[in-house]
Amino acid sequence: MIKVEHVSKYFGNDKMAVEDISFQVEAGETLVLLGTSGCGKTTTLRMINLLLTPSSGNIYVNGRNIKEQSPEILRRGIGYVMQDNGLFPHYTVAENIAVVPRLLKWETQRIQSRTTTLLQKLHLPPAEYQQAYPRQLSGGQQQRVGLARALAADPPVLLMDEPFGALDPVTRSNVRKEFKSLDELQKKTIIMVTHDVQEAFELGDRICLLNKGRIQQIGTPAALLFKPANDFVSTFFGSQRLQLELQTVTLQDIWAYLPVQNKTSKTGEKLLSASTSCWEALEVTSNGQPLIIQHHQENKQADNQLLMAAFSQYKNK
Ligand SMILES: Nc1ncnc2c1ncn2[C@@H]1O[C@H](COP(=O)(O)OP(=O)(O)OP(=O)(O)O)[C@@H](O)[C@H]1O
Repeated sequence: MIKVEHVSKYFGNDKMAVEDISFQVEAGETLVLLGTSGCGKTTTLRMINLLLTPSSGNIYVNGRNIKEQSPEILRRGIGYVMQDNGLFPHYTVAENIAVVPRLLKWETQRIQSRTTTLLQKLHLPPAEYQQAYPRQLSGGQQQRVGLARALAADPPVLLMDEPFGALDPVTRSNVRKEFKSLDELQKKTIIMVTHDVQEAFELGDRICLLNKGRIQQIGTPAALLFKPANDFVSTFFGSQRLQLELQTVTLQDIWAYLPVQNKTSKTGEKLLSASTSCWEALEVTSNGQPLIIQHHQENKQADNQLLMAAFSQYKNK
């Protein structure tokens, strides 16, 4: 769906922002560009919708080299969500959402109906919000409108630049969960920029970790944790590593190391599916509550200690 081939970007003659990066994002996949400030994430993202022109290399969207398309036409198929939401302050919420559909000359009724649908899905009751101006909304609400605007014409591709960056940690975590469960996003091909490791692990099917304009590793969250490509990757997660590992490894992964339980759950025991992460399971057992896990008609039992012991065995296998 998106193919980036040996792309470099220099500002002026010698300011290297991105050097020889290549990656591919499949249809329906979410790739997160992760890295510390200045590593080239935003530059990479902005080259894909031609807000910046690569100094060398090629980018293909849906099989077509973007060089061969006009930026305006290209961008109609690519939604773009900015960190500061980029809403027009003198447009109402409804007018902001209608920007691309108007460019596409949709009929008024179709625009209205699409706006209403999106506002409902994003938990902004249309009667209350469609005539409001951005300044009358909270940061989280503005960010939702920014997303609604990017989704309005149902583009197959979505580029998101630190979409939750301006929000406080609690709002950030809530809006992130909402984004994750939004049906409109399920089939989109998404490239998202963040410097927040938690966010990258929560939302990315794969993560592309950058440093100083170069790709260090691209892979699933589990691959970056358990099969780091180099020292930079293995030290990048620092003190967050254990939590990330527990969030990434599921009860199914540690199944072989848990004791069998030949009974169904009884009162006081929580029943979890094997796709639950070890982290979520520990949240249950940390208050002393044992749990039963179900997988392929087999039950296993676990408490805090059993979970951690099985996790250690899995890691050392
Ligand atoms: N217009 C520009 N002119 C000159 N240098 C630039 C320009 N835009 C970005 N750079 C430089 O290119 C490098 C990569 O910047 P970029 O914004 O892509 O990084 P980033 O990883 O997105 O950082 P942040 O997380 O802080 O947004 C940085 O060193 C930056 O200073």
